[in-house]
Amino acid sequence: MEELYILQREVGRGSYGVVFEGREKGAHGERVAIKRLPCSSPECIQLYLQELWVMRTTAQSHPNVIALHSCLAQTGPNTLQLLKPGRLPLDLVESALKGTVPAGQKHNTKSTNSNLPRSRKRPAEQSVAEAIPRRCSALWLVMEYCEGGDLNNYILSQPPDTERNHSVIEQLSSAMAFLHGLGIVHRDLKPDNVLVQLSKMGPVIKVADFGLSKMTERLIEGDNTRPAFSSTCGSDFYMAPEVWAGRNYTSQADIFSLGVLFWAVLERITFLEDGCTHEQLGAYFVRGRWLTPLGEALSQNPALQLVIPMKGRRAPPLPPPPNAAVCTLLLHMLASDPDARPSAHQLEGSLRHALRQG
Ligand SMILES: Nc1ncnc2c1ncn2[C@@H]1O[C@H](COP(=O)(O)OP(=O)(O)OP(=O)(O)O)[C@@H](O)[C@H]1O
Repeated sequence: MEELYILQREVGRGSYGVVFEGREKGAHGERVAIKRLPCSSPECIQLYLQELWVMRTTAQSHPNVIALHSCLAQTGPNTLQLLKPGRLPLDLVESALKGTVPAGQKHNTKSTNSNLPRSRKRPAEQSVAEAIPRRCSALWLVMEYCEGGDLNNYILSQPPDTERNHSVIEQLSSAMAFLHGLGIVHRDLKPDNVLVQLSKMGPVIKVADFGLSKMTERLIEGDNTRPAFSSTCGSDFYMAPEVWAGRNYTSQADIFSLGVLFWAVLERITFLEDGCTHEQLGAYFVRGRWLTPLGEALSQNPALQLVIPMKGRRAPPLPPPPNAAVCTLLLHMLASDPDARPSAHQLEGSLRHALRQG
């Protein structure tokens, strides 16, 4: 690590690993975020490999999708090996496929892959061992740094600003069209997974955290036969009705999550999760004193009429309500029927058009 990057400070911790701020070595070394992911169970290894796979696919080719600079495999207490593009640590792939963690994986052992002394290895074995890192105890993902934090922190730490909100949602719709165009379904879109870089021109939005994402065949525009998934995943307030209902769902579940996010950003709608002290962006349905996630409410009653802009219950400062064209588009994105929602590609055009309606 120290040959390539300098670790500077811890930025935060997620459910799986720790994120550090760092810098590339050299006089003009770029600021980077370095995420250390310990490989302690087959389940988490599978998530890391999915994340790595997607980040390698998107590489650095869209301004609103987080860019991966490199990935390193930790093969000893102080040994990191740069993974070549397209290469994965074989033992991690085995772990994810077999559902087991090889003995010794949970510890940073100094042992090599075989009990044989190096000199007794057959040449072919040796070359494979050198080409593919063995006994990988952690993956280190090096990506672009987002000094603005996540979308919750960014939006809620500043006074409402309609122009900025419009820019945020346009960038998100552009990222979604790009990802779905590549056949990537995110499956966990929410403000915590959207990071922000600060530039003189305003915020630059970066869709991140691809641990739950799935790669499918490229989605062809106009072809409604989208690959379907069944495992329930996502975050309560952002999950689509079909995911709540435990039915098969497609990439259109991402459009619903994006609809919740857009509505919350545009109207600055927030909620407090049990046990949390900080507000989070997210739209919901109000039942008496209870807030029900939109997807849950719609899964119970698909005919439920959402009211956009939202009425009452919110404290200032508030941005002005979205225009009628934007409200109609939000209602389409939040339709109970996934096929009634616009595709990511349609959304990009419709949003641009609706925002221009003044
Ligand atoms: N590229 C980045 N630049 C700046 N900060 C980052 C970057 N990536 C992650 N972070 C911050 O590091 C912290 C941990 O992020 P991480 O992605 O590991 O977990 P999370 O998304 O918060 O939680 P979980 O993984 O449980 O969903 C968060 O505060 C996140 O905003």
